[in-house]
Amino acid sequence: MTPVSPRPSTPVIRTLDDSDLPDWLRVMCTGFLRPPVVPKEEVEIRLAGMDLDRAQGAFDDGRCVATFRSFAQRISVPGGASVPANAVCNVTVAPTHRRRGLLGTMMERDLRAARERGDAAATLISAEYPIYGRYGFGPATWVTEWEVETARTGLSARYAGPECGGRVDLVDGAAVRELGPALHERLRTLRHGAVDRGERWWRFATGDLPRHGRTWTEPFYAVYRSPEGRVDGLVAYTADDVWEAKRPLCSAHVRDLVAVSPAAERALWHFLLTIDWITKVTTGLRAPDDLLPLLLPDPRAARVLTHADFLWLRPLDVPALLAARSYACPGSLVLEVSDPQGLAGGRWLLEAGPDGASCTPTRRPAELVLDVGDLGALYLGDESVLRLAALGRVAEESPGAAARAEPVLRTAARPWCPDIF
Ligand SMILES: CC(=O)SCCNC(=O)CCNC(=O)[C@H](O)C(C)(C)COP(=O)(O)OP(=O)(O)OC[C@H]1O[C@@H](n2cnc3c(N)ncnc32)[C@H](O)[C@@H]1OP(=O)(O)O
Repeated sequence: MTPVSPRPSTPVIRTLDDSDLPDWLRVMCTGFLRPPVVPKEEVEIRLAGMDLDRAQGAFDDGRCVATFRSFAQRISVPGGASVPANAVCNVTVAPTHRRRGLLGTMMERDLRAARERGDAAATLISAEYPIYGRYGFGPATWVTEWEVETARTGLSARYAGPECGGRVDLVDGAAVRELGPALHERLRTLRHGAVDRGERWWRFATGDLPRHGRTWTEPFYAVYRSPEGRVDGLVAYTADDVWEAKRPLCSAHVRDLVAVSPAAERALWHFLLTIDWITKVTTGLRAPDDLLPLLLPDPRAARVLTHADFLWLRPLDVPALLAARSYACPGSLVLEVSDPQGLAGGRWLLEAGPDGASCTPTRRPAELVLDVGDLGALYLGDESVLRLAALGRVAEESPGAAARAEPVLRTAARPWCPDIF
């Protein structure tokens, strides 16, 4: 064992080299309450997917006591474009070293580097709501999970094929790795808030790479092909095998359902909800405006299990972000963004239209004044300016500015990020 100094010392924060990884992963697993002994094979797998220059650790007496990592990501924005983002993950501080400012220091360093690199925003999935607002992040997407009682839906097993057109086929993991990436990229041009999935994502999702501390259960996979033969949908689900008094009481759990047309969505949900023996289907984390409940003759068959904030977004380059998205209603707005961390503040003129937008520094008087985190919540069109103004979080410097901004910034479909990272 490394000798330990009897007095508390100030941990040193630095980036990693290969040899730090076993210790670093032990602390991360401890923070996430997973088994802290990480097999060598897992260390190798992690190492192959990590940019060590973007991984930080805090070391006290040579032992790792905190972890933090970021990686390059692309996030889709309203209108179908994508912007470069700094995705933050693996944030843990050992229970022995909490509330001494370690997270704050690592976050500060990482956000500055991302700003210098030219990332438009930082993103993360927040473990707990109160952690990240102080660093300029705002909740930008929400998710809903339903549990559907199949006997109540009013769907009949017979109508799936002919009614939807196209066909549903069972496939294996190798087919998912082949067909999934292009399908998911099509989803990202249709749904804002979706982050890119690299090759490793698909390998983990199909059991081709193991995940430490989790037992792998091979899911069932099915794809939907349109009448023209295009793969427009994909679902991965598991099922349990529960019986009571000779009656099946089995549940299916959706791990991933990607569909790029309403027909594909309808066909895949119909397929899942009419599988023999399955009495309940849990949907996984969907967009809050998912079609699912309204696809059912009886929408009350779908009960909400979870409704919560999901992806948090921290603007780093306001003009690049605002110019990258589209706006359903034309309008011009002068926004003053305050940023206590000094990364993205300023006064900007947004001139927005359905075909594009410009966002430039201006000396015109501000119409709306807001904090950078609230801009993060508004950016993907999910939060309401009027709501934030009512809460006193957006200040109206020009009468009626919040009402004018509302139809400009909101989007008809809600953003959705299906992925945890
Ligand atoms: C993107 C992701 O990876 S999400 C995963 C986040 N990790 C976890 O939830 C694992 C368990 N928790 C932890 O490891 C730690 O408690 C962390 C990482 C959340 C916080 O680390 P710390 O080093 O204790 O944070 P730090 O000391 O820098 O705190 C900064 C401020 O945030 C506050 N804060 C930190 N964590 C929390 C929390 N969970 N709830 C409320 N406030 C919090 C602190 O009170 C402090 O406030 P102050 O500046 O007003 O005093």
